[in-house]
Amino acid sequence: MTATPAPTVLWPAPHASGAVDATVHVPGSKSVTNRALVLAALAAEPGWLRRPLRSRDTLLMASALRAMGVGIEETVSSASMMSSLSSLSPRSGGPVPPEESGEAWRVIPSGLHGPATVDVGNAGTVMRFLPPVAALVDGPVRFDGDPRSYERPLGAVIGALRTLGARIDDDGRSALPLTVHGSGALVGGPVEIDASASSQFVSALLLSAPRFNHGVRVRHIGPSLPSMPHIRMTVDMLRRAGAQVDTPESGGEPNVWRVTPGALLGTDLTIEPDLSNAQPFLAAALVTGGRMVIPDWPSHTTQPGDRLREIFTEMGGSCELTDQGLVFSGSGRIHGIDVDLGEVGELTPGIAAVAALADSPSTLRGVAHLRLHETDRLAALTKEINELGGDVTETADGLHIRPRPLHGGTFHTYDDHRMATAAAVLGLAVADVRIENVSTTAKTLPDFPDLWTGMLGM
Ligand SMILES: O=C(O)C1=C[C@@H](OP(=O)(O)O)[C@@H](O)[C@H](O)C1
Ligand SMILES: C=C(OP(=O)(O)O)C(=O)O
Repeated sequence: MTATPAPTVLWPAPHASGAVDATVHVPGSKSVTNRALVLAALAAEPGWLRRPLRSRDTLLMASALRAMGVGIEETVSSASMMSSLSSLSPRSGGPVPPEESGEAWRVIPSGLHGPATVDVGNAGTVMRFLPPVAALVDGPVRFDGDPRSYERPLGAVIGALRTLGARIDDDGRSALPLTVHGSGALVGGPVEIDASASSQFVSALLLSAPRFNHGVRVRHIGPSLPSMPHIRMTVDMLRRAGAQVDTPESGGEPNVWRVTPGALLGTDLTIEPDLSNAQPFLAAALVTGGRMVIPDWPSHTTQPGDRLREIFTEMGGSCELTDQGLVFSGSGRIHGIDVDLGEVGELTPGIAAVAALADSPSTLRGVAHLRLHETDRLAALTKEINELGGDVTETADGLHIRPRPLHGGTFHTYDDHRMATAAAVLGLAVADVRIENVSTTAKTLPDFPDLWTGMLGM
């Protein structure tokens, strides 16, 4: 029997009646939360994550670590009220009910053991960061996920782990689904990988490496390496947990990262707001000529979203870091931009949306690897903006965007959270934009529809 397809749910994107003037508390960073979970799970003592992001990607990470034997407890409202995270399941859509919104997670490492099953969903961080952890598990760990996860590149991680001593059964696919047959330890040592498809390959090998017998020496041998800030984030968080890491930036060889074996400390870490998820809210100020305050914007950070201060300033806004947070103002004008986004690829959908509303054309470069993200983002942005009357063409490594008067219509999101938030930005300026499956934002920002309508005072 064929299953009846689920009806398409369309969300009428709110149209802005005037300049936005709001303060939005953006939830924690996906990238920091999932690194913190992995490092805490591998530590020699318990640790804390405060203000973690609770979204599909981070709950999948937490569930996976629990399945391998790690204790993760949540404080609901005070340190004395603990509840086991096992009762909280990651969702594929919909907001997390407020009664489940915790403030801190305590991570209690233990001997990692299988058998275990890991659902990676469509989380790049889960599908790349956890196979190295599974190699340290005593027993088999089965990895599976959403259909799109089978298409996302993983071969470099699988190949590297085999070189480092792991046994992996992938039926020759070099992709998901697969089983890592952990033996409780991994030899480690030198390995070469081509990480031009994703920086997460490098981050994955570095994060678990303090626990490999010989640590790791990763040499990237590909033509380019995207998302360098995310690799810096990995290195920075490893060092905060006590690991010794040598990098090209600290005087090491170009394209080589080395992690020395050693015990990781249990840390007490407050997770920064997700600056890439601040993007649609800043864009709202830019598009409506309004003002947006994002509290707790860090003065120093490895998050790529920090580049928005510069990019959105070039596109017509102005910003200031104050005691209240980042104060960002639109001028009423939006300018096109010619920019290489290779370091900050995850910002591309939101920048493309703003660029489609600008007073001059834009060229977004350096992001060919976005074809392998949640969806083929270059194709999806081109098709969906053009269906609203836009004029976008794909290039070999990005997009040309020539602004045109846009009209309403259905904006398909392809299970991609950043397609949905980009569509919401367009909807502020274009009447009758309907967003398909806005609940896909639950991947990293479950409260998005409420935050968005709240921002507009609805
Ligand atoms: O390590 C991380 O947390 C991430 C790295 C980047 O991946 P790619 O290097 O695959 O673009 C980024 O796009 C993704 O959203 C998060
Ligand atoms: C590319 C992204 O996610 P992932 O961690 O699944 O790679 C993203 O969030 O834009």
